[in-house]
Amino acid sequence: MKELLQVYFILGSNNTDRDPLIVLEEALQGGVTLFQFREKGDHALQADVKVTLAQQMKELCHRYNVPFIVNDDVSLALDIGADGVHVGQDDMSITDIKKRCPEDWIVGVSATNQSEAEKAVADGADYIGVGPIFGTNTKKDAKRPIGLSGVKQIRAVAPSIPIVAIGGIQLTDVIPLMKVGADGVSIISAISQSEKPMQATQAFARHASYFHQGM
Ligand SMILES: Cc1ncc(COP(=O)(O)OP(=O)(O)O)c(N)n1
Ligand SMILES: Cc1nc(C(=O)O)sc1CCOP(=O)(O)O
Ligand SMILES: [Mg+2]
Repeated sequence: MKELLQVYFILGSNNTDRDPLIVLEEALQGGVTLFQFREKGDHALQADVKVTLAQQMKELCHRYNVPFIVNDDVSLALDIGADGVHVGQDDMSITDIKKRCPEDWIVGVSATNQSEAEKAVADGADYIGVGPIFGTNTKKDAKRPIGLSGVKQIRAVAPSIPIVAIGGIQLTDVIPLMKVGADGVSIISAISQSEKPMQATQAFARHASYFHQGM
């Protein structure tokens, strides 16, 4: 699981001015290791159009052997045969998800502090998304940034669970984040708004794998 978190790309239709399928394919060509479909915010696609985009993105990910995760919407994930879901503190509980989902599903949960991380471990989450690390314009209801020290504190109480850091992450943050205990980084705008998503992803992948290989 830790290797899969190295470059965890998240995308919805309103994270880019371009065709999201083209942006996703360029990112996959650059070395995304895990992908999350997150269709929310102003003008988010609804109903059949959302389902169609999710299906197309899943097929694209699978062509590149990258697992496809759905944000929040457990029913959609089950309907289209996704590889897992990511839920936050206000979404469906891990216990309820585990009653409905295939055994091999990847189930991730958000954690902003030590007690949320400890609960995620106790509930059997496969990984935690820790953040926001820095300020972000991408999520309107993001909490207060926790910085590198927040990751360090969470790692201290959850020594083994795979951790992916999220929120305002840029290329130069990758190695410092991994030094304090993250196994990878989750990124929206630094890839989706890049003029060259493939090259941006390649750079993230190089930094993350450099650290995994022991510098
Ligand atoms: C990898 C990862 N980590 C955290 C989040 C945030 O989830 P949540 O708190 O439920 O907020 P929304 O994304 O649903 O707005 C995430 N999506 N992915
Ligand atoms: C989806 C999401 N979740 C966050 C959290 O803190 O849980 S921050 C965030 C947005 C990440 O986008 P960007 O890489 O553009 O900052
Ligand atoms: Mg959520």
